[in-house]
Amino acid sequence: MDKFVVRKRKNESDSSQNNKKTKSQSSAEITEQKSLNVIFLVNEQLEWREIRRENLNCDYCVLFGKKNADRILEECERCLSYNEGQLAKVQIYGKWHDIPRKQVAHGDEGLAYSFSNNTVPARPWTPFLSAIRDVISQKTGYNFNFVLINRYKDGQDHMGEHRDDEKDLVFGHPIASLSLGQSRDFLFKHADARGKNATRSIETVKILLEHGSLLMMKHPTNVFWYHSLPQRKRLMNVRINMTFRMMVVK
Ligand SMILES: O=C(O)CCC(=O)C(=O)O
Ligand SMILES: [Fe+2]
Repeated sequence: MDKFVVRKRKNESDSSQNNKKTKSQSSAEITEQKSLNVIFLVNEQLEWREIRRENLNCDYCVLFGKKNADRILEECERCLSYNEGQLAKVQIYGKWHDIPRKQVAHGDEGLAYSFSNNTVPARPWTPFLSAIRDVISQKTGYNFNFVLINRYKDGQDHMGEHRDDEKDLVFGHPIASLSLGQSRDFLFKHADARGKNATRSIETVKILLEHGSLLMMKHPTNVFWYHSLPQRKRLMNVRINMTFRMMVVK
């Protein structure tokens, strides 16, 4: 089941390039998920970087050091499966397209996720996913009842500009975004500064999402800013992203 043991252990180093501050952790927590023999070593003193702009409110840290992030990524590749067929399509201007990545959702019973005229039902939590969710809840103080998982096989796979502002999301609740594998740029564009009809000039915010990192997207970011994961054609490695969310229970 979801039982885990938390012990103190010597810290491991991590490979953050994004954080300007140096790491000074002396210890870390181990969360041992016994049934799957997966061990999560979480950096104990997380170095949160605050990313603030007009109505943009995000916090970033490296949650899992490299060894543990590698292990979690391996476990994802071993045990996750993704939606296929109609559940892997989006409708754009009336035409159905395959999404340019793989996707699956897990969550509490009865929850589903709607986007671009598609509704993706949540599969049940697995012990592995609920252990990750619980570590993130412990570290952030927020609960989540749903996770959307996106797998980008390489730099060709991407996600277009959007806001996570669906009605099924509990308004104001943060979204916790865990990244594993290939580091990728993540862009925020202010709604008033997008495309031809831009009414203001506001600089795009670019964040490198590293292996093992956690980005907390907090209110009101998703009201005012669009985000995307653009193509980076020269990147060859897999990236998996999990966005932990709180959905409205009907
Ligand atoms: O892969 C990412 O970092 C983006 C994920 C995202 O924006 C989403 O799932 O809504
Ligand atoms: Fe999103």
